[in-house]
Amino acid sequence: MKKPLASSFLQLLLYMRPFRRIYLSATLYSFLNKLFDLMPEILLGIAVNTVVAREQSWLANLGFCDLKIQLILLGLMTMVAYGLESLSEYLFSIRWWNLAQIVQHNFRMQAFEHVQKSTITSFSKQKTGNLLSILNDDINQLERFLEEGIDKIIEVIGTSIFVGSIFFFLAPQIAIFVVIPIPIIIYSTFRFQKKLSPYYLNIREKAGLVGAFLANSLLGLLATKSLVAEQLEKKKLEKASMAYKDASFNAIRWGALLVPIIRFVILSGILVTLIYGGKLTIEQKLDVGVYSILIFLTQRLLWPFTEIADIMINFQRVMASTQRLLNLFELPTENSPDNIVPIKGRITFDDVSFSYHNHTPSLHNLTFATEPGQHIAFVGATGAGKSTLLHLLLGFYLPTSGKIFFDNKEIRELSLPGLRKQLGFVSQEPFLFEGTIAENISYGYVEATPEQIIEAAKNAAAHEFIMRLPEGYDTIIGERGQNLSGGQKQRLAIARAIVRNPTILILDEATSSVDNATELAIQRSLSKIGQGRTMILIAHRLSMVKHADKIFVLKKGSIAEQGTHEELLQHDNVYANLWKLQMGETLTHPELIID
Ligand SMILES: Nc1ncnc2c1ncn2[C@@H]1O[C@H](COP(=O)(O)OP(=O)(O)OP(=O)(O)O)[C@@H](O)[C@H]1O
Repeated sequence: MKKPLASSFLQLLLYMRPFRRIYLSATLYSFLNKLFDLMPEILLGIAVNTVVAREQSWLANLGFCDLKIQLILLGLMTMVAYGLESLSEYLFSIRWWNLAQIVQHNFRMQAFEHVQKSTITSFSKQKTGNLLSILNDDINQLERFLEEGIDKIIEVIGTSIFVGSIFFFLAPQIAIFVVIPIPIIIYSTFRFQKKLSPYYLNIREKAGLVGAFLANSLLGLLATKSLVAEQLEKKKLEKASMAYKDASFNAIRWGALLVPIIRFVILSGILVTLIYGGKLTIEQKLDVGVYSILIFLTQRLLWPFTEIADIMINFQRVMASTQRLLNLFELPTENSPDNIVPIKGRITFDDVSFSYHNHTPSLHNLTFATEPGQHIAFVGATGAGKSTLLHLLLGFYLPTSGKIFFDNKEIRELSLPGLRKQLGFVSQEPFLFEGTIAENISYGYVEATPEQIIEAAKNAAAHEFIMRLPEGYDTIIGERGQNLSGGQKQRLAIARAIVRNPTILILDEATSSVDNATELAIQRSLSKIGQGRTMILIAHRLSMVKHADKIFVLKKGSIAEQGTHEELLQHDNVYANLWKLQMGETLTHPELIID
């Protein structure tokens, strides 16, 4: 969503409101610095006036008639001016730097927190690399702008005001001509920038796409190598990178045109001061000291405007970054009321249907209920909707229609983090974090004691393999657990889910990567851990679910049949045929399980 420049800037100011004392005092010191910065030029003019006019000089008129005293006074004033300029420079610099650090830190934290709280629906529409680029590059742009860019803007504004006032005070007849270029420069710069604005947004978007591609491609490096697709990936990066290069080039081509134009406009102001001011001085209508001040100050007044194009380009870039950041804050977040209600484990699906992003529905009119402590299982072909059902249960997505209840509370009324704290979930592809085995097991449940961690690992049939690792529970498992096998990762994920003693344990194909013996061990532990606890199981291997109190067979998003293992076998329907398939028996109705 595109916002005008001023609105992004205003919103940025609003976000920085808690730090307004810092940015207001930094602005004040920046302005003072620009004022003190002009003093040497004015003192030079006074020096010229002193040596030319001597006893009739301005200083003599102020009562300092002795020439030596006049020179000493000039020296002292110069020292004071430099001292004040240096002091104000120090004061504004530390304030802007301080603000830049605070803002980049706060923005990053707030943006990250917002992304964490955003709904999975809105999050899944974002590309991870693009989010990374916003959280890193765009925030860094803002940091650099506050460190350096903003002072340059103040320099242009401050110098224009101060020098303009001095000009009008000393020589209004020349001031008019020198000031005329300023609105022309500002107007043409703004016109230019308006034109350039979409180009800069385009650059940031293209940079985001490069980031998104890199993140995705590096994550899939193993797949790329195994499929010998390095050249394909290289070509894709080349395309994204070229698009970024072209976007930058387009902006630079137009942006670079502005500086030469501005220089010509500035030249006219300098020429007027030089020639017209010189004529007035020769005709003795202008003091030679004033003429000197004007010559020096014309440069000081107009020269910063050659940088205005760069400043505006930088400003434009930073506002594009700010806009991307602010757009991130508009991602809808999960509704999270504060009421953390303890649940007993009763789950009710009341006529629930769901479709992802308005696609064809993945679940149709599901109605079922479990009692606390019951173990229920969902089986069905790939794509039948089993994982989707769990995603709804975890509140990752809300039903398109119908209602889900935990005990008697509808999921929309519950605090989702509060609910999830009571659920132990093991996903199909468990994600492990950089750190030790123990840290991974207690992840999100820091209060876990070492004994609880070991107990959970034992119940997940993970203790033996952990003890065989060089550092045991302190072994670092590498990024995303890359030092572990698939089955080891699954067992750690099960330990992580059970260590927190969840009211409801949800296992989505949690043993798909372990061998039969380990599965048996896990199954035995689960029947022990599962006592008095609601358990939801999803498994393709029916041996994992046959002890469940109730098995639901999903077919194309609907419940095709339900019952216990024994009941379902008697029906000779989908389940019975799946069972026969897995037992190596002859299928009576293959058409039921093969689409
Ligand atoms: N994020 C998503 N966006 C759009 N469609 C999705 C998404 N996730 C799943 N689907 C679709 O929803 C349907 C059900 O998928 P789901 O992952 O729930 O099946 P499943 O029964 O768990 O399959 P499997 O046994 O292979 O894990 C499928 O048609 C799938 O293409």
